[in-house]
Amino acid sequence: MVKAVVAGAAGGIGQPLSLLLKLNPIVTELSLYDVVNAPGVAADLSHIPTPAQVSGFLPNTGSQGHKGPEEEKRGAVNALKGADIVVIPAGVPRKPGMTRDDLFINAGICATLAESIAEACPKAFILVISNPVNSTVPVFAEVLKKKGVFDPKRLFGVTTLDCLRASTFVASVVGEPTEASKYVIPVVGGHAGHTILPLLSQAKPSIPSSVLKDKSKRDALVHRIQFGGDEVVEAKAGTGSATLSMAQAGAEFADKVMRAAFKGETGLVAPSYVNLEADPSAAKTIQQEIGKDLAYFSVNVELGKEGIAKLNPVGKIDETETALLKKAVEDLEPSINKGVGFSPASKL
Ligand SMILES: NC(=O)c1ccc[n+]([C@@H]2O[C@H](COP(=O)([O-])OP(=O)(O)OC[C@H]3O[C@@H](n4cnc5c(N)ncnc54)[C@H](O)[C@@H]3O)[C@@H](O)[C@H]2O)c1
Ligand SMILES: O=C(O)C[C@H](O)C(=O)O
Repeated sequence: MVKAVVAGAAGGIGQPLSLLLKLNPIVTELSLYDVVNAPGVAADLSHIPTPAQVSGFLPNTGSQGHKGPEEEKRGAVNALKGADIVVIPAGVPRKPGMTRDDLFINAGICATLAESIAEACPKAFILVISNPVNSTVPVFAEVLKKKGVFDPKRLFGVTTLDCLRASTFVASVVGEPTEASKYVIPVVGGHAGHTILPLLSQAKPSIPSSVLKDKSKRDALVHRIQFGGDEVVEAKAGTGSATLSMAQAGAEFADKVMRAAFKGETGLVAPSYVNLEADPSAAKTIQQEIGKDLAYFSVNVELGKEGIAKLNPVGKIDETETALLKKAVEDLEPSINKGVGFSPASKL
């Protein structure tokens, strides 16, 4: 039995992500939480004949049909109770002209959700989508630490959308747009602008040297992967950011985490933005590679029964990537510090 929770389930990402999790046969219980409309989304999804039993929760109510004084106050905790995996797309998205850092207003939402998780499901795998991921993941970690339940092996910043974009854009540049899914490109660093570092030299299958050695083609490709989010923000013209591609990315990553943890599948590897303490010996190697003792970085993660089984080093990178890595580390450090230093208004 696997209980999955989506926090922010009524939103642009939350709804299609909840649909994709409802379609995932590993999930037997799907609990949807949002400050608006979660019971409506739950009622809708509940008519699909797949194993997951769906319920929806608001902050001031329990599950639909089970309202009571205690549940009035404890919607989030009720939604989260006993969860095995919590996927979090709660919070405000960007509008044109904003950076992800401008979304630091989401830190408070994240801290409150982290408190509820600490109480309701401290062992759950936590997949953070809410931006700015470079800071919100440290916010989650700090709250969980204060509550004495932090396990770095179970906390993931979801960076899968950067990998999906890398596959799609690389396939397009090499003239194989219909073959996008065959390109696997590790994307390391973080999830914002220059912190997004696609390792094109490690692509599988490899990218032809006619692209890799052509500076303008390569720079344009890297730029498109780093700033792909802006394309969607601008195209949506003030109505939000990537939702459907993000839902697919979140569902893909959640599926891998669940297959490794609950189905015992081995060999599942995916990049994710994590606290490097998840694998202390690998942390030292990674910090040496990146030239800085950052506590958080996105690397290829080997998934297992307990979440993170192993962190893979960045590995061999070329000269272009070495320069990009320097910039990524420079930009990442203040975002991490901002998340670590965040003080929630509420008393923890
Ligand atoms: N990690 C990534 O790659 C990635 C990709 C796309 C978007 N995002 C981020 O995901 C977040 C959500 O984006 P969206 O387009 O779905 O936004 P949205 O506004 O459509 O949906 C957000 C949902 O969160 C809910 N919410 C607000 N406060 C909440 C709380 N305290 N508890 C529970 N739910 C709450 C809202 O009611 C809303 O339904 C944004 O921060 C966005 O920047 C991240
Ligand atoms: O660009 C955004 O603000 C949303 C998300 O982080 C993305 O990469 O699409």
